[in-house]
Amino acid sequence: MHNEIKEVLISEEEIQAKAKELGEQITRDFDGKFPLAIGVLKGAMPFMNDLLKRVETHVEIDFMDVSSYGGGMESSGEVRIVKDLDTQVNGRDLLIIEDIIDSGLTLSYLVDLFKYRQANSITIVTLLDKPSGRKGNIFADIIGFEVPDAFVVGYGLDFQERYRNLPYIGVLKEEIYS
Ligand SMILES: O=P(O)(O)OC[C@H]1O[C@H](OP(=O)(O)OP(=O)(O)O)[C@H](O)[C@@H]1O
Ligand code: HPA
Ligand SMILES: [Mg+2]
Repeated sequence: MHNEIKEVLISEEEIQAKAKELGEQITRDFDGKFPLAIGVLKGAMPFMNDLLKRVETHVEIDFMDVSSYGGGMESSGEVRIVKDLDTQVNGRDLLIIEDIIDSGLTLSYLVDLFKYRQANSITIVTLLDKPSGRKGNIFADIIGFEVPDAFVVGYGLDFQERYRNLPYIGVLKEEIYS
């Protein structure tokens, strides 16, 4: 699997250090509150796990499974709910946890949905931000790393459902796509 990676963009050590730093920031930002942390499956799973271990205040955890890439490299533009939350969000302070914001369509959809459901506040944390991919006006409040205009895999991010279990973020060799 590792020999299919052309380049490591962000190492395991850099990711772990960033999870600690952002966890400490979230601890400060949500001091005295009881936020609902919402992991956006499947990609956010490893980051959510490492991040929340570094948050030293009470949080409730829930998951939303949405999909718009269908295994490919282009967003279909149509966000599909595969699994909805189990928790009511009205009046709650939400912390949406993402692995990457690319076109921003997934997050725009979720933010609109949670506003409609009358969340008290919405904070977005993403490990990766790819501003070159953006198709609308959506920004994260807390960002781990900015990535260049390349399709990245690893640490939750997949190509055709593979590579999510890499402990780092990398770029695939061209021959894997073709
Ligand atoms: O900003 P966008 O262009 O919407 O892209 C970002 C979203 O796309 C990926 O999820 P995907 O739909 O591939 O589902 P997955 O997490 O199960 O891989 C990723 O995990 C983000 O949720
Ligand atoms: O660069 C990416 N890699 C994997 N999944 C993604 N979903 C949106 N952008 C990406
Ligand atoms: Mg995907």
